[in-house]
Amino acid sequence: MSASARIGVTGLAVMGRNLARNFARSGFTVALHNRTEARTRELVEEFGDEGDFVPTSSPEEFVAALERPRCLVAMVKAGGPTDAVLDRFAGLLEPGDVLVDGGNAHFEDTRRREAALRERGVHFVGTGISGGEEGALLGPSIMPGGSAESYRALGPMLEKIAARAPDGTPCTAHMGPDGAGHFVKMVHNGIEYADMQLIAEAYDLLRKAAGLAPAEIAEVFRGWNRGRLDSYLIEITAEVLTHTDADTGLPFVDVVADRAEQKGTGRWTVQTALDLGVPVPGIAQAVFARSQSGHTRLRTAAAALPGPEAAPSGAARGRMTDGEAARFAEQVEQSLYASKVISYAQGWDMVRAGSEEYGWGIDLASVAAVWRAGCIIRAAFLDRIRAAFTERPGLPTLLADPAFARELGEAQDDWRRTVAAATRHGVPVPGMSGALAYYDGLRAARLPAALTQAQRDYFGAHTYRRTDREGTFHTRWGGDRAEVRTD
Ligand SMILES: NC(=O)C1=CN([C@@H]2O[C@H](COP(=O)(O)OP(=O)(O)OC[C@H]3O[C@@H](n4cnc5c(N)ncnc54)[C@H](OP(=O)(O)O)[C@@H]3O)[C@@H](O)[C@H]2O)C=CC1
Ligand SMILES: O=C(CO)[C@H](O)[C@H](O)COP(=O)(O)O
Repeated sequence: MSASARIGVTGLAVMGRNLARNFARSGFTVALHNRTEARTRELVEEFGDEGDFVPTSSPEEFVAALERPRCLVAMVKAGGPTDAVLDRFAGLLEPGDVLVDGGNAHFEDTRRREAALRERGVHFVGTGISGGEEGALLGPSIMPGGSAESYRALGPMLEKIAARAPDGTPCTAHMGPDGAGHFVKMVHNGIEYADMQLIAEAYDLLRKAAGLAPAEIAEVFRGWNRGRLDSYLIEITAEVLTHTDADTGLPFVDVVADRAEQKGTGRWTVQTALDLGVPVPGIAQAVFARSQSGHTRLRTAAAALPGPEAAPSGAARGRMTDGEAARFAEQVEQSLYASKVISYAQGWDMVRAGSEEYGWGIDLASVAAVWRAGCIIRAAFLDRIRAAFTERPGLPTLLADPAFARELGEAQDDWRRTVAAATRHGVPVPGMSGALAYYDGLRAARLPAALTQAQRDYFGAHTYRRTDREGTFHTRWGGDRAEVRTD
């Protein structure tokens, strides 16, 4: 077979198939490969007229179909399957070739794979790709890592197939070396979890505390989507809430089992945050909320516990009047927006910490820029985050940006009222209340951490620092209670 394809895609399931079509529609000749050949045939039969495809039936044939330097993208199941596929293809590549893993790999795996392939002169590019099935076809947000040299070969193609931000800029950029791309994608997914949890809490409040029906809540979300909460996740929430189950005639949301699943990227974000020492409670609350929802044993055992005024669990308490509901919805909007800003701030702290730890040099403004379109968390306010980090690259936290700080200050009264109302009604809002606690914890002049330190010194002689002078100290708690200096 003569080498005629500019790019190749192996792994032609939901994502790979549409990514291959996107490359072809953008004018690139695309070599195709999939472990199960039927998928390759189906793609060509259904969409062969969309562009130039070179179907192949073995890894050798696939690699032979690629122009040099070869650029191939693997879009296969993360974990073991990715290792198997990369091992298989790496043996067929030559120095200068570019092997892209577009799946949701753990960034530590990507670092390991990149180092191994670098030894052989092959560029390994761990790339985050977000946008789901539709985004892969119409323009995803793409977060490549790997060497700068690999981006020179790959970047122009990625820029062609990526989503476009409202200002026309392609939603892709080189994030940094080795695992930077997959790290950024992991944090994207962590923020996605937090966003979804907050939206779910807003829905739950409007349903159970205000007594609104799903279709009415959809209208509230549509209104929010015309304002500062304008985002893909708010938009699809309204769509989901207006959908009726064909079998039962019930709101679709009422027939879906209330156990949220997860493939693992949110959990990775939290595990990594713990290792890096970055507080990301918004993401952690979202991961735990999913896990709690699926804990049938615990939920069954606790189902009979009394709620406020012994209301039946989950029952709405009657509908608010239209005026009350409208005012309550405004409060919830403030709370949702403020909590969202908090979880995005935590996401950026995480990117900064990862970048510093691994020496990636990730441009924080660029992360916001590539998330403005194509990805699941795309939202109007990402352009403001981009602007904030462009103006002040060293911004210590998004909360220090004057515009966001002002909005949080303006939101806080309604935010507190919302969390109080949730508590009164027995509606769990771990995301919103956790975000408020984070806000109060950061702005507090004094934290009870002082007491924690004293306790640690009491039971374990772990020492403490003082507010009034340098050094580390221990109090002889079991003896004369005199203070001694320990450094
Ligand atoms: N679905 C989504 O919305 C998103 C997915 N991703 C990531 O993109 C990647 C692809 O996702 P998706 O398209 O959903 O597909 P899946 O994660 O379901 O993976 C299916 C693909 O992997 C191949 N595969 C599985 N095991 C092996 C193996 N041992 N050897 C060779 N090939 C194997 C399958 O081949 P075969 O047909 O032979 O079974 C098929 O092509 C994943 O890493 C996922 O995390 C990223 C963003 C969004
Ligand atoms: O990567 C994605 C989007 O960017 C996927 O949608 C994400 O993996 C979904 O994760 P989970 O199944 O854990 O909810």
